Amino acid sequence: MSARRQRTQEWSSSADAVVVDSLSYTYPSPSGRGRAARPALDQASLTVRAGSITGLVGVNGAGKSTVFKALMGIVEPEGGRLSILGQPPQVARRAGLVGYVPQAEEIDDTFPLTVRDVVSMGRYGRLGTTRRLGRTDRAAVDAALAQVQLTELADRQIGRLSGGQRRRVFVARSLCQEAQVLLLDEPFAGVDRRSEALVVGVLRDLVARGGAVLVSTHDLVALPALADHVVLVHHTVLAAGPPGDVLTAENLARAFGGEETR
Ligand SMILES: Nc1ncnc2c1ncn2[C@@H]1O[C@H](COP(=O)(O)OP(=O)(O)OP(=O)(O)O)[C@@H](O)[C@H]1O
Repeated sequence: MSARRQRTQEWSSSADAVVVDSLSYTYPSPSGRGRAARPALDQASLTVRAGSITGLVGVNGAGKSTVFKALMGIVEPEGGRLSILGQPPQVARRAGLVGYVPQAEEIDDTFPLTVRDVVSMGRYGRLGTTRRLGRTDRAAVDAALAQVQLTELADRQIGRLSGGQRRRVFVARSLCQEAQVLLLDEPFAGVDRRSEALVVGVLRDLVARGGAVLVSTHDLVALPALADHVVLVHHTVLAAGPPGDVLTAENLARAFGGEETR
């Protein structure tokens, strides 16, 4: 597939792209014995529609990252049902249908990889064991780098990038994977407005083609412009729907009024 076609790929699905139904998870206790006193998530349910950006919002420790980790198989849910594009998450992940941009602190930037190396990983699911990129793969990598405006930094080691540039590298990795569903955990934390606008433009382009995006953020001010739907989380889902319906004073007091939980 050419770089040109990659940019214009469309998906026709109109169903719920991601379903999280009654998800519960409690981390191991800090002592290493048993489970923590409080579940990170207790019966949390939400959906992400194809063709839309859904914002996941809540205080530090509300359980947002845990939603992503359950969808990515990093934690094993204790209860509930998850599906991505109508399939069990592990099947969708294996098929390369899901791109994940983890929180900044989970990215190991000491690894001696260049920007191009990391973005190329988005193609690995399509390659044989040699992991040798063909012409189509290289074109997809170039197109993704151009989309996040990192072409000029392609040969730089990721440890020598700013936080915002590093986030864009991981967005590009998901783009060249041609993932239909993007999961982004706080992609805008510590990112300047220009980088943020660039990434939002890329996300808008993806959902305009029928993709689906779940993105966690702390930025309530930017949220109505970013998200078509909002899910307010505090260890469970407090409210979900269009920003105007969800971001009410009452809901925000319930989600943000209490103590931070870590
Ligand atoms: N690896 C871990 N071990 C033990 N407890 C954890 C671990 N990761 C998260 N927790 C706890 O689980 C709860 C939910 O955490 P989670 O990281 O999902 O929240 P979050 O909403 O993503 O927070 P933030 O906005 O700070 O990223 C918190 O109480 C947190 O302390």
